[in-house]
Amino acid sequence: MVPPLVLDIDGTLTRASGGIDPRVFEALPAWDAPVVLATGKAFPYPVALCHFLHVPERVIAEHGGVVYVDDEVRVTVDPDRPRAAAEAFVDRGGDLGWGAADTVNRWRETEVAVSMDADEALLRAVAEEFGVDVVDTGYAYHLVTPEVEKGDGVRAAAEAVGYEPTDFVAVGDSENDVSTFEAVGESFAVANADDRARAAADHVTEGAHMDGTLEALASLR
Ligand SMILES: O=C(O)COP(=O)(O)O
Ligand SMILES: [Mg+2]
Repeated sequence: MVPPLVLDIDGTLTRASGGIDPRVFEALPAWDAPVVLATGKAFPYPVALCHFLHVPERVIAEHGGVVYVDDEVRVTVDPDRPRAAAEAFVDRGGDLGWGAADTVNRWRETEVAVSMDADEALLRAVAEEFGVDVVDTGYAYHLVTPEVEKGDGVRAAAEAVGYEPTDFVAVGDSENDVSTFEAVGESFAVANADDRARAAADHVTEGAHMDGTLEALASLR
C-alpha cells in the first residue's frame, strides 16, 4: 500500500530547464493512492495538469486560496487586499512583469503573482503597508493574504478524500511548501529546495527536481 501524496509543481515536478518533466505522465497516473497537487499557481493550471495527466482533479491552488477536491470548490479568502497592494505597486512604478495579457494572474482568484524581475524592495514596502505577505517561491513573488497556506488546503483536501492529513507524504521545494510539510506525516524536500523547505522537511533527496521526486516515490513503494 502506497500513501496518498501532496505534490508541489514548480521545482518538484519540473525539469531544471523549466516545464513539466515528462516522467510525471507515467508516475502520477500509476500511483495507487490519491494524489493532490498543491501549488502557488492560479487555479486553472493544476486543474489542467490533472486533466492532461488523466487523473482525478484534486487541487490546492494559490497557496490554499482555492481548494478543489471531490467536486467541491472552496475559495478560502477574498482577493481584495492582495489586489489593492498590486494596484498600488503598479501605481508607484512597479511592473508585475507578465505583459499585457498577464495569463499568470488572469484567472487567479485570491492573490497576485509578481515576476522575480520585479522591484523587490518596492514590492515588500507596499505589501507591508497593505498588510499582505510576500511569498517567494523561487519562480515568482506572491502577494498573499496572511495565514492563507497550502497546509490548510492539505487538511481540507485530506478530509474530502477520507484520509488524515498525516497519512499523506509530501514533496516540495520552497518556502510555500513548509506549511504542507507541517501538515503531513512525512515530507521530502528535493535537492534544489530553498533553505526553509530543507529545514522543514523530514528528508532531503539527493536528486534535484523530478529526479528527487522520483527518488522519494521509490522509497515509499
Ligand atoms: O507559481 C509559483 O510561483 C510556484 O508554484 P509551486 O507552488 O507549484 O512551486
Ligand atoms: Mg515549488
